[in-house]
Amino acid sequence: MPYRGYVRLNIELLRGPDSTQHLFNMSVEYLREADVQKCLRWSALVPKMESALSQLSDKSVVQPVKLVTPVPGKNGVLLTMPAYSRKNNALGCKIVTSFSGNKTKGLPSVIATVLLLDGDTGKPKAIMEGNMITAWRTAAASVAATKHLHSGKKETLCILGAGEQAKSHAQAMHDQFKFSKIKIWNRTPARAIKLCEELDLGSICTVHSTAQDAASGADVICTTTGADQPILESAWVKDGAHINAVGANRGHHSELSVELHRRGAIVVDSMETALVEFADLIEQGIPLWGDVGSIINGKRSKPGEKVTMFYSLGMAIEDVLSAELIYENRLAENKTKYAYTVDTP
Ligand SMILES: NC(=O)C1=CN([C@@H]2O[C@H](COP(=O)(O)OP(=O)(O)OC[C@H]3O[C@@H](n4cnc5c(N)ncnc54)[C@H](O)[C@@H]3O)[C@@H](O)[C@H]2O)C=CC1
Ligand SMILES: O=C(O)C1=NCCCC1
Repeated sequence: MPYRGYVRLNIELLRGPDSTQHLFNMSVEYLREADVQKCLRWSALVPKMESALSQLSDKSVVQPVKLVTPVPGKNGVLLTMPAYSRKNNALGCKIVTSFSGNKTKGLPSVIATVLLLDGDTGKPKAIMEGNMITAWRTAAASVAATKHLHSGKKETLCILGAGEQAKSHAQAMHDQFKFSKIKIWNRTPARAIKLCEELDLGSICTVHSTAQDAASGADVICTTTGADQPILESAWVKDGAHINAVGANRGHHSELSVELHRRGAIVVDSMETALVEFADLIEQGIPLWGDVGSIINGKRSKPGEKVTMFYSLGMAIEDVLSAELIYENRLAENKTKYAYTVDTP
């Protein structure tokens, strides 16, 4: 009878001196961005994000509002984002920094690390470089929101910004909805041109010199900038359009004009987080419609307003469920790769 087995590769990171090794009897897999990316597929990630948003809405997730540690004088912020899903028994924490001056140093402005833990014991399972996770899970959540909030045409997509989120949003939206036009605007046009080239979608993708030009006529608009002042005005947005507002300048969500906020339905990923992060909007009397998870899980119908806005505040549970998916895919991949057959007499 052939015997089939598999070998799991581990990098032992937490190894103590020999005498105390039993105290550190843990092996943790360290995944670099390239390993992470290999395990990511939009078709698998979008349903995971639908599940994350639905679990947030029905409160089956334990997720404290993210802890924000400003780094004074450096234009930076450190966010600590833990979460636990009862449904998936998935536990973890993302540590992410956002330093707006990093681009001049050749570094990404957002740098993330995700720690995935065993839901039964708290033992670390994997440490993952988290920039791909952040880019992909945010875009997948926007796809999920677009699917549930926008039943209209999905022909013209507008992307404001040309950084990491702009790229993942253009890729995810095109992969899932097959837009026939993608209009990009960025403060620095050269970066928009570069993004267009990287997307490699031929004449579908066009670069625009003003945000107004890029946004006008668009069915879906994704704002993905570090802007701390509005970059999208109500008059540029047609009736029936859907907006995914992703940019967060040091926790302050300010890419959309006040008039736009007043015109449409504001739908969020988490009401608990929104009540903290949107205190200023609420003070101005701008109402929040509720969370997208309540539509995904069938408890509410989508808002009737002509313009819908999904505010992506960034959820730790999205990171944890993505990391769990990557970990499972990785195990399955290793199982196949290292499966061997031993002939027994
Ligand atoms: N909602 C969420 O879950 C997440 C939100 N973010 C936020 O999304 C935004 C983009 O993140 P990344 O793509 O990783 O950053 P990035 O640094 O790669 O790209 C930033 C983009 O914003 C543009 N930009 C910066 N300042 C601007 C201004 N004042 N006016 C107009 N455009 C400006 C830049 O030209 C660039 O295109 C950031 O605000 C970040 O904090 C990032 C990760 C997750
Ligand atoms: O959820 C995240 O991850 C982030 N949210 C806002 C700022 C950068 C990272």
